[in-house]
Amino acid sequence: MTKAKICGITRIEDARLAEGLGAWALGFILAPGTKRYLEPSSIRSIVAELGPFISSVGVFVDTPPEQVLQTMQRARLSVVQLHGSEPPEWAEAIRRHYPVIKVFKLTAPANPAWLGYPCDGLMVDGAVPGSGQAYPLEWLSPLLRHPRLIVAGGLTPENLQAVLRLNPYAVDVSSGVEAAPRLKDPAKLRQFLGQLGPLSLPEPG
Ligand SMILES: O=C(O)c1ccccc1N[C@@H]1O[C@H](COP(=O)(O)O)[C@@H](O)[C@H]1O
Repeated sequence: MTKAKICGITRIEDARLAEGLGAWALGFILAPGTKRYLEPSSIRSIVAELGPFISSVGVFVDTPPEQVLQTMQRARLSVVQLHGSEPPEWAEAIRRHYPVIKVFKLTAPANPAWLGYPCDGLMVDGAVPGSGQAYPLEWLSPLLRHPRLIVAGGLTPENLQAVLRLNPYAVDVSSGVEAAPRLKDPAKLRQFLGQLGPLSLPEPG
């Protein structure tokens, strides 16, 4: 069953709602200067309010491994997402401490060589992170055999079903469930997460 990560969380009420609706993971943006950036101390306050079984993901863009590890500790996060052009050696260094999701941005069909990158989860995103930009789903074909493929980029409650037909490990959404940048829309969160998990299964018989 495909899982869901809700990214760009900045408020405790959004985090609680997403967790209550069955999200597998929440993402916190740690790339300074981007519109959903949140200070590690604020992330830590939100994470402290969550249950023990949800993954909390720190999203980094080209941050050197030592700094990633320091920030992860300060923010009390559990998974690292590398969203830039990080070399494989950086991922290997970080993986000694945390599971790593590596993101590749699609401007053309996916490159099968990405399957060899040392990571625990392989994510694909549109060309501009957090912008709601989608791409033709056929571009994912070379990666569909990855056991932990996470599909992001321009997802919304309206187009989610087309992605679920590909049966990825997880989907990841940010702007598609927002009322405005940094603020999640409760109705959109419900529409999105309601399509995943046991509640979305048809009635037996
Ligand atoms: O959301 C951001 O501002 C952001 C900044 C820096 C790196 C990644 C960022 N977001 C990532 O983009 C995906 C897709 O976003 P969307 O659903 O298309 O709006 C999001 O899930 C984050 O992982």
